[in-house]
Amino acid sequence: MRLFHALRDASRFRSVFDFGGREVAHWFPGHMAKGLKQMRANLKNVDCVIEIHDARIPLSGRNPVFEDTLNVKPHLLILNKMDLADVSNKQRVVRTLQKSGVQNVLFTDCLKQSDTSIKKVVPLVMEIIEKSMRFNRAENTTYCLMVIGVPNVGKSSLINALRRTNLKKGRASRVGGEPGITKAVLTRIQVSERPLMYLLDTPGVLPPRIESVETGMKLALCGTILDHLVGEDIIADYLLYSLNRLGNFSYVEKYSLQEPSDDIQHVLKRIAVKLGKTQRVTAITGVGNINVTVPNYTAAAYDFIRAFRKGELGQVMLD
Ligand SMILES: Nc1nc2c(ncn2[C@@H]2O[C@H](COP(=O)(O)OP(=O)(O)OP(=O)(O)O)[C@@H](O)[C@H]2O)c(=O)[nH]1
Repeated sequence: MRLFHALRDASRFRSVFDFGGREVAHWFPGHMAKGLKQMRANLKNVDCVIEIHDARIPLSGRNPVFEDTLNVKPHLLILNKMDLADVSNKQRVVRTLQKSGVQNVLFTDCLKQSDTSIKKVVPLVMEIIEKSMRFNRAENTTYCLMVIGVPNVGKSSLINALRRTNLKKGRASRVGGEPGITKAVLTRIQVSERPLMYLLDTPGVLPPRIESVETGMKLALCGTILDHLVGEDIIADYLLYSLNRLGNFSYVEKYSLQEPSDDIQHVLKRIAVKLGKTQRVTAITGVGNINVTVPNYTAAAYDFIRAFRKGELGQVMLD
């Protein structure tokens, strides 16, 4: 990162982000009550709940409903997308989670074909279930799991990765329901042969917990809340603020800036020019109309956010 490390703690960057009095109330309009009811109904068949969350925000945005309602079962928290996260301080994250009662944590990358972390899931789940005595289902040698989490954290990818890794099979296919029980309740897919392990085939989508505007912004940055509900412009500004705060100046080289900047308009302008995202507009002046080229700030903001989500701006830890 050239000389920019020297600027890491320079006071030229914002130390707090101005959210401009934004309200988070409408950022997650989902009607989740039905899904939750279904999850609760299915719980009796479940030996272990796998909760999946984004490794870049391990301490914020998880749904508290899990702690209150679903926490009656053995539980594994998978922090996914570790390829995008700065996990150099994994121990801090694990310790903080343990203090809040989350005992079993695993970091994964569901997209990497040969990721060893996915191989650890089934043995770890077995260990967790055995430690908890499997409640009153000790005679049963078939295991059933449920995957839950807020949107877009990789629930479906995890299911597919488990099948790919353990069964050498591709896309998830359904297995038949059991007699006498409605298909909706017991449609399961196999994820392991030995031990025989199934997953309820519909991952439980929970609304995230948006306890503050800052949490909302982190969730938005990670793609958990629809961009347009929050606004691409402010997400891009929060991204710039976060990168500067973390001393991650990879955007400078990527977009050919002279130096790091905390001014989003300036950065977006550079991005627009670099990527050719400019528009010709007609300006009306006192001496006639003239055509001018202006940066397309929205397109630039979108590219900046997309680059971050693809990991092109380096690994980050937002919590
Ligand atoms: N970089 C990276 N991307 C991932 C990983 N796992 C999933 N993704 C991507 O994240 C996006 C969401 O993945 P899904 O598996 O659809 O997530 P989901 O939780 O099932 O999403 P919803 O059904 O919307 O709740 C997709 O673009 C995946 O390719 C990972 O470990 N690393």
